[in-house]
Amino acid sequence: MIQVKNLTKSFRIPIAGKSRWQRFKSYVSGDRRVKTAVSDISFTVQKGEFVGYIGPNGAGKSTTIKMLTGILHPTSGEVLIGGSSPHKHRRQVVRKLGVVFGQRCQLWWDLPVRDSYDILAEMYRIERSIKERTLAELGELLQMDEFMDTPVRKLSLGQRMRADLAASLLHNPDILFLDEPTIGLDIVAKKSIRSLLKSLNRDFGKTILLTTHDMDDIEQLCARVMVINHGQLAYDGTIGELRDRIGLPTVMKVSFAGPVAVPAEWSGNFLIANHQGNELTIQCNRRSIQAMEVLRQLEQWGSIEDVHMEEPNFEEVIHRIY
Ligand SMILES: Nc1ncnc2c1ncn2[C@@H]1O[C@H](COP(=O)(O)OP(=O)(O)OP(=O)(O)O)[C@@H](O)[C@H]1O
Repeated sequence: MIQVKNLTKSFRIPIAGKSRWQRFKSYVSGDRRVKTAVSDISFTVQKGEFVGYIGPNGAGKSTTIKMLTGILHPTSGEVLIGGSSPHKHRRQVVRKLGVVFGQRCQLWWDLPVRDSYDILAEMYRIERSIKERTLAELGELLQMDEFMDTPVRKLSLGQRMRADLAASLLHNPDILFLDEPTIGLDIVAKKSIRSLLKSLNRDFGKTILLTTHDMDDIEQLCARVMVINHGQLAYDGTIGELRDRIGLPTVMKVSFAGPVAVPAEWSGNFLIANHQGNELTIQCNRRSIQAMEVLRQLEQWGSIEDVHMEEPNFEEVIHRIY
């Protein structure tokens, strides 16, 4: 559905001198240096996937999305959306895509929400009856009835994001590119946007590529994650595999029915991080030992009453690869 092959984008930017005079001279002389924002990236996204595209500030995420949507031309490499190039067949591809840039509203600021949809429907040449039906469905799904006649500038951020999502869905695209759709939202609004995105993927079969700095978005929504760093693809796989690869320890808090007979000098392949009363805190790396093996060992030291497992914090895992 989305095929990206050896995609590269370089910008020619003025050489940044130390003084204002140097910068001015470089600006007028046309001296430039090459900044490679995206470097030789390849990946494929299948129909119905929900993929997180993450990386630190300036890593090249937005530049990639702009190339996928045909806004920017690649310096080299190829993008195919449903077999067509967004650069050579822009109109054809645009009909398959819905795009939300969380930091930029695509609706008309002073117009009531409904009027923006009328304009967009004209632009996409959507028949009146189909537009009305789609809007009724989206209104219900995104709970927009209460603000359909309110000017966009008067909407709360959460309402604005829902209205923006509806705008990206009006022409019923198969693919959604979402760049920071939960940015700046409070916890309640974030939760509501996440459950909408989940439903769009699961119930309506939309293929979604999501860019975000919120690791909870990624953990709760994306089966697959791609990490971009300094313009290069640093990881492409599941969150579980990523955790395993980084190798941060899983923490197990184990309560015993009575005293625990821990050997005086324990040097097995898990660590006893804390021993207090009838409780042990264990750190183990699941690449080298399975949780069941740890428990079998612990059973020899006392009668286990309760076990609580904590997987490594995903935010921390990500920091390790950045
Ligand atoms: N039009 C442009 N001209 C020159 N350099 C650019 C341009 N657009 C992006 N860049 C540079 O390319 C690099 C990647 O930028 P990009 O916006 O893709 O990063 P990002 O991962 O989306 O970052 P963020 O998370 O901060 O939005 C940055 O160093 C940026 O300064």
